[in-house]
Parts: sequence; C-alpha cells; structure tokens
Amino acid sequence: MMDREILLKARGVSKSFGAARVLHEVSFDVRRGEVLGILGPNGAGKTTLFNMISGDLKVSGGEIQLGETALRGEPPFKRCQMGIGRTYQIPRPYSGMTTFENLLVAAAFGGGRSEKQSYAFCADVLRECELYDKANVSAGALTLLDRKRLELARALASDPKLLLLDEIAGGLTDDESKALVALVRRIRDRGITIVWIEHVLHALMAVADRLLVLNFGEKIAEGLPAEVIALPEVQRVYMGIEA
Ligand SMILES: Nc1ncnc2c1ncn2[C@@H]1O[C@H](COP(=O)(O)OP(=O)(O)OP(=O)(O)O)[C@@H](O)[C@H]1O
Repeated sequence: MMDREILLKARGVSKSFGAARVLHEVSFDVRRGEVLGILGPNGAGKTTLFNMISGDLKVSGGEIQLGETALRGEPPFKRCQMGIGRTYQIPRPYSGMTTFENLLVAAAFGGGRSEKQSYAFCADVLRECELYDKANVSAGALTLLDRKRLELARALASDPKLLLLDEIAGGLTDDESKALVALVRRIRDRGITIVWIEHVLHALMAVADRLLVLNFGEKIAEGLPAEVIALPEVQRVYMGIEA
C-alpha cells in the first residue's frame, strides 16, 4: 500500500469559525485504493474536515491536494467533477423522487455522460448497491438500510476516485451493518479510495487499512487500526467503547 501514489494530501489544514478553533494543523495522506477510517468524539472536527475536502467550506489555513492538484476555491460541484464524492451525515435524497431518479440527478452533478450512458451507469450502481429492485420506489419510502445504500449510491453515481463517507453505519442492526460493510468493501475492491468517518467502531475496523483519530481539532493518532486502538491516548478518548 505504501508504494501506491498519494491521492489525497492534507497539510496543516486548519479551520476556525470566528474565535472558535475547530481544526488545528491536521496533516495526512491517503493512498490510492486505501480505506482510511477517521475516529473522534462528537465535535472533534471530522465533518468540518470533510467539508473542506468537498469544498462545502473553505480552509482557514493549510492545503489540500487531490493527486497533483492543489484544491483552492473550487466549489463542490467542481470538486465532484474532479473525482471527490461524498455522503452527508444527514442524508439528502430527494424523497419525492424515485431511487433511480435520485441517481440520475447525482450522475448529472458528476457530469460527463450522455443521457443514455447515464441510465446504464446508474442501473449498474443500483445493482452494486443492491437497490435495483427498488429503482422505482420513492426514496422517502425506503428502509433505513436502503436509505443508507441510496446515500452511497448517489455518491457513487458521480463516479468518484475518492469517496468520503460520513457516519453511514449508525442506527443499523448487526446484520444490516454487516451488509453495509460488505458494500463498502466491494466499492474499495473496485479501486475507489475511501475516507470513512464512523462512530460504529466494529464497522470501521472491518474495512479500514489505517485509522486517524481527531480530538478537539487535533490529530492525536494515525496508523494501523489495531495499533491505533491500543494507544493509551486513544483509549482515554474512547473509554468504554468496545472494538
Ligand atoms: N458553521 C459552523 N459555525 C460555527 N461552528 C461550527 C460550524 N460547523 C461546525 N462548527 C463547530 O465545529 C466543531 C466541530 O464540528 P464537526 O461537525 O466537524 O464535528 P464532528 O467531529 O464531525 O462531530 P460529530 O461526530 O458530532 O459529527 C463543533 O464544535 C461545531 O459546533
């Protein structure tokens, strides 16, 4: 893995909202084909970090690079076209539209396909996400697991190189969480690089190649999952949480 090229590079990334310092000089690399898990208590700055990668927020300091390209003022749709796909912690499907229509909209956001190509591609994504038999169901009528699959499918419909997953495993039963983990693995096996913020530790441990831990806006640990989880400073933050 270490010999692969770096797809995402963060250097000294900081964010403040007024006087509130939410992220402080966070640096890390994500290599192509890797799954990096991000852990951290509520308010640690995890979603803020994603928002700066996806372009929903500007950095207050530091630099983020996708491949060789430094990300600067590009808006979210541009970054999406550059290959950054993401899910949102609060899923944002168009609940009045069908599952398939939701994907078509997401695919159009990613751009670069004719209508016919787009239909075929979206059908493939639905199959991969085990939503094909729900293609014509209105998104608002889906079960929780299927809503999560749809959130993933929408991110995949923009054909990302880098997929940012923001807490997709919460609220699921053990079996449902296993199904979701299997789906994330399939996506990884297709060569898509993944950064996954997750509180459900066993889901993250089942897929992540490495973990990065944030606490109060600072990186407190990074490395192989079993090693990171065993660190005293991580144990302190996660006291009582079982792997
Ligand atoms: N737009 C904003 N304006 C002001 N403060 C913000 C804004 N967005 C986030 N924050 C603050 O930044 C801090 C980090 O928030 P963030 O959502 O990144 O945390 P998180 O690690 O994702 O937490 P969670 O696990 O609860 O999702 C919090 O204290 C939050 O209140």
